Amino acid sequence: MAELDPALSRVFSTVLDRNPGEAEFHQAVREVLDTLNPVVARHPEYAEGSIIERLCEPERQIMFRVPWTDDQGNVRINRGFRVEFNSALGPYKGGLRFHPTVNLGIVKFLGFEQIFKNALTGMPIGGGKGGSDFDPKGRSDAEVMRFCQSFMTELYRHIGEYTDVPAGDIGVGGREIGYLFGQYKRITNRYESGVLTGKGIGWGGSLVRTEATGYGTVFFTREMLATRGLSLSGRRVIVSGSGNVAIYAAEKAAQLGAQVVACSDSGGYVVDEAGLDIALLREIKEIRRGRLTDYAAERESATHHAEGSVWDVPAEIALPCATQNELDGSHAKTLVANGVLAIAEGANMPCTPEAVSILAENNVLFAPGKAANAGGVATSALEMQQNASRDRWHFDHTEQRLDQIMVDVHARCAEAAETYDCPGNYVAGANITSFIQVSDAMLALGVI
Ligand SMILES: NC(=O)C1=CN([C@@H]2O[C@H](COP(=O)(O)OP(=O)(O)OC[C@H]3O[C@@H](n4cnc5c(N)ncnc54)[C@H](O)[C@@H]3O)[C@@H](O)[C@H]2O)C=CC1
Ligand SMILES: O=C(O)CCC(=O)C(=O)O
Repeated sequence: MAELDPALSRVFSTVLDRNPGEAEFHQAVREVLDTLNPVVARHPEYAEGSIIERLCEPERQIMFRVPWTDDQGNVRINRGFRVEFNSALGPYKGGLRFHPTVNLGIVKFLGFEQIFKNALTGMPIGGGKGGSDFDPKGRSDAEVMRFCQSFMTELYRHIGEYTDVPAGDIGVGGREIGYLFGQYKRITNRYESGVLTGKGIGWGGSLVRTEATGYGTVFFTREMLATRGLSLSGRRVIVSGSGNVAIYAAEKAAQLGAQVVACSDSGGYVVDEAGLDIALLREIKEIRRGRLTDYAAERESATHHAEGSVWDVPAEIALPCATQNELDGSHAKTLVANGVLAIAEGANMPCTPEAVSILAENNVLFAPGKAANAGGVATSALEMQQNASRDRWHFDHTEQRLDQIMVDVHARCAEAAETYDCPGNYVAGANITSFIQVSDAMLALGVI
């Protein structure tokens, strides 16, 4: 870790004091502050306006009870969250996560990251995140619907097209967004399409939103490789996770000529030397809601591994697309020993700080999540544009917009890294350029 400038150090101490026990939030804040020494040296106005301290304190944190009834008639209670972190650039925007590990600290880390990610997209969106410790895994559709209806019965009063626009994340896909949108419409008696993104194509959704986060991660990887005269073609790629982000990262990498040979879920990983069969993976994960053991059982070229880690599989490109802190220092050492060239975070903060340092020491191209996975939220903003103009764009047009956005995100990160004397450091570049953009807006809007 870098030695922090005294102004940044004071802010970090305050964050630790005010938010005890929120390890992931501390980690996310520290990772940003670690890159800001040269910025506060050049821009004393940010410290003078207490911008950094304000940025670390959410504008609003909402926590609520979510009661619902399971299929056996038992009343269950979960906890719901929405952290509206920063609205200097636009309405709060960010997904909802339904997973048993969700707590306030997790939602704050995700909401904090979202501020900078959303700024990087160049779209007018602020940062927020929400979710619940509800676990949709193993629940019937009827149970998921009742949970979503109860969740929205509280959340609806806090959101709106101009206020706060949630979307999906882990455990929240098209099915959940449908139930949430239905309940919002019912309670408010408004067909307010722009209140949620990730909607179905037939009722206000955007083509490419489903694919966007994974595709965008691969577009960013393509741009990073190009800075060293390399391409994805013929490269061995491994992906962690097998959910929304992982599936479409694998699909786009394969479309660009890579051989995607492994992916994982919470029960282990599969290796498929013939290249992952994306159609089969989608069918098992998206339709049957099955496991990777099913994939291995149905695909002759695949083997399932319940022990070890997907990061043990030799590859030139690794795309962590599951969850936070899933790739640690020892995994990074293994990847380096196996000759990895580039790592792009499809997930939010999947690499530990130690892993990031090891990759930097070994000159591995590294794209932080707030840059690499920004294509998802950017395409959500494209969905909002289509909703606002009552329009519907073709797949190719929307994908081209996404591709250009990712080219621009990459260029902005690379340029800021150059300007602040750390060429090729995408972590610093992403933090610096987005921090400056948000801070300038906050200064312009006054002390609010
Ligand atoms: N869906 C989106 O548009 C975006 C998602 N992300 C991030 O991408 C990551 C994946 O999200 P999605 O693919 O949307 O979720 P998903 O629910 O579709 O898939 C999550 C995948 O991660 C695995 N996973 C989750 N928790 C795990 C754990 N504790 N240990 C091992 N594996 C675990 C699951 O088995 C599953 O394969 C998350 O970090 C999310 O915040 C980032 C930007 C946008
Ligand atoms: O599409 C969105 O609004 C949010 C996506 C998201 O949650 C993320 O970028 O982590």
